Amino acid sequence: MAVIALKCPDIEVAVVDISVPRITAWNSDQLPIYEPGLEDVVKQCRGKNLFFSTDVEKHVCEADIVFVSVNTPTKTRGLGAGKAADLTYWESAARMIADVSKSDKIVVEKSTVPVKTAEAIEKILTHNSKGINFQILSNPEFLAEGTAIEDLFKPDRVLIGGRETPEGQKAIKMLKDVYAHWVPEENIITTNLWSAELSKLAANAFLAQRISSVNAMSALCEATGANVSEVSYAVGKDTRIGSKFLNPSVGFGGSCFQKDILNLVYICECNGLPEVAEYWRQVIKINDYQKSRFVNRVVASMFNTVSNKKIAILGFAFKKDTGDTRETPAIDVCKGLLGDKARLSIYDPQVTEDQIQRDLTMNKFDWDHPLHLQPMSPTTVKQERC
Ligand SMILES: NC(=O)c1ccc[n+]([C@@H]2O[C@H](COP(=O)([O-])OP(=O)(O)OC[C@H]3O[C@@H](n4cnc5c(N)ncnc54)[C@H](O)[C@@H]3O)[C@@H](O)[C@H]2O)c1
Ligand SMILES: O=c1ccn([C@@H]2O[C@H](COP(=O)(O)OP(=O)(O)O[C@H]3O[C@H](CO)[C@@H](O)[C@H](O)[C@H]3O)[C@@H](O)[C@H]2O)c(=O)[nH]1
Repeated sequence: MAVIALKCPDIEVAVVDISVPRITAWNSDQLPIYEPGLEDVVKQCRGKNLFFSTDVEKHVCEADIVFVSVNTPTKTRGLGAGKAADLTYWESAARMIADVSKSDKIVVEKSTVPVKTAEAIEKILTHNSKGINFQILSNPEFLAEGTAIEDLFKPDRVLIGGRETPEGQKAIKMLKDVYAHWVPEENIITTNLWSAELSKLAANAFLAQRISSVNAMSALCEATGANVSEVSYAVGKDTRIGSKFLNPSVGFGGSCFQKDILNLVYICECNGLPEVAEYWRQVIKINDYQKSRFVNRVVASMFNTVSNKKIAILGFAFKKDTGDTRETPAIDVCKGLLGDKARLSIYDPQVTEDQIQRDLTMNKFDWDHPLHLQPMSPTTVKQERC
């Protein structure tokens, strides 16, 4: 939203959130997340055409376009627990929009949602709509953490899905005009709603699949004496395959890949496609295997026990240039080593000690709960204390 404000000075952007500490931080000198280049963008627009507020209802009521980017974590209980997306936050946002709106609005799905979510949202919005016209668009976000600003400035593509009706097409055009301020027209793709919703899940599944493929290959390399970096380089040189996202690792982490693939698996199951579900589930299984394989190798290399041995862990976030620890493989690795009674010294320039302690005592899937919103980086905390 800050990038929209920067690139479209003629548009007023109000970012609203029910979390008071988050909005307070957005309005302060210490932003609630660390992201290279973000501070610069916010400082250029804040107070001019970019505002942060907890007055959700007022700003939604006044808006012509409402982007909904609420969290859609994996369900922890009930039907589909451990796989399906929890749409509680989305549903409550949609009900609030329906309640407070007094004029026609375009409601944009920015969150990653299951395919066909727009149908349910449409029902909520149009039920008791007081004659108000709501157009739902799907405009999934493809930025990666750590390179968010770069990705938003120069997106490979912007995807907009809408209804194939004259009103739907008009709404698509309005959103397209926003992005056209800085994105070349040929990079703005328009589709129907379901294609846009599904493309986001598909893109994440394809990206994660590449990592699991190279990580699976790394196990075979270790068993045979081949070098996985050399294999990955040689394979990626084939232009049909390409070199990106072929870095072997301890396993992928982050708040998106696992959550979105589990969601895809659940959708396949619900559509009576168990073989397809199993195919994608394997991407997660290899990821879990890679993390435990790594712990086993560390333990095996130290005479089969790390009990009382001091081990330094450098880096705890799920990737560099972020303080985000959601689903970081470091949690599984540390828990595995702690299970064998290792003594760990953990350091990450962007993650606080408190956050690391919390992560190592929390249950899986709890990361996305609003109570455990992303921590401030130690740099931020230090600046705050001064
Ligand atoms: N993090 C990423 O890099 C990324 C990239 C692409 C897509 N996504 C998708 O975007 C969505 C959000 O992800 P996130 O990482 O920003 O999640 P997050 O949990 O960090 O942020 C969600 C915010 O929504 C707020 N919220 C919840 N209900 C609300 C309501 N009714 N009204 C107003 N605010 C409300 C929460 O307080 C929270 O601050 C998810 O669907 C995710 O899959 C995230
Ligand atoms: O070759 C690679 C590339 C990445 N990773 C790991 O994969 C994870 C995810 O990295 P990345 O995809 O760069 O970050 P995310 O912020 O999770 O971004 C992904 O998830 C977002 C949320 O849906 C999407 O918007 C992005 O397009 C998609 O890249 C990290 O643990 C990386 O270390 C590897 O192990 N090997």
